[in-house]
Amino acid sequence: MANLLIAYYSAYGHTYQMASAAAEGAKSVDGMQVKIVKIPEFEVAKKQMSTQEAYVQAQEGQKAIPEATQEDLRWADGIIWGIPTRFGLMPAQVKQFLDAAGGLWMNGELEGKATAVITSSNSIHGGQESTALTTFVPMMHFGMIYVGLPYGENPEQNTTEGIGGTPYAASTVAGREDSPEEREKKMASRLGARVARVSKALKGNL
Ligand SMILES: Cc1cc2nc3c(=O)[nH]c(=O)nc-3n(C[C@H](O)[C@H](O)[C@H](O)COP(=O)(O)O)c2cc1C
Repeated sequence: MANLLIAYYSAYGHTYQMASAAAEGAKSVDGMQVKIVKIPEFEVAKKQMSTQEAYVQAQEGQKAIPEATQEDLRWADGIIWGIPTRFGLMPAQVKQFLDAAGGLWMNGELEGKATAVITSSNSIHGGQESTALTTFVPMMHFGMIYVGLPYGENPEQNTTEGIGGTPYAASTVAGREDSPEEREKKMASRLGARVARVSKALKGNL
């Protein structure tokens, strides 16, 4: 038995849908307990965005998802982060949540746990890879084992079409009207299953 946490932030719902697809994939692995949680929104952002219908609707759709806590990170044997791109990097909301986990870092409590990233950007070249690769940095500080999205399991990413999917993260191009589309969700689901398998294999062995 192993525990997989999917912790995401999603202003407009795309990352949430990808995180949900990853949860489905993870649940397909025997003996996994899977929990999906949202990284808390800033009060100031709630106020600023309250006039944006797309934001308000997307938040309504995530109302039932519990907010992520430090205790969730302790509980997890593996963690998938859902992180939309902001200026090619993670949003401040996610950075703040990671900063607040400084105590866990200091005590080495995340060391040896599997981790992976799901991301989303409006445009194809808007920063999917840079968001994943820069998130790799704090994951190394935490001592986590970064899990990628190999081509062998994800032939969909070997394409010249404007869809997500990189070796570093499952992803969606949110600027497309049909985002996330089936191939993107399939890749997120496979990443969920892969991190679940790695979490199980690592548990108690590092
Ligand atoms: C402040 C801000 C900065 C953004 N920066 C980028 C960017 O650098 N590249 C890009 O393609 N999209 C950018 N976007 C678009 C977001 O990546 C997009 O809204 C997000 O992926 C949608 O995911 P969500 O529905 O889960 O919030 C930005 C959006 C905001 C609000």
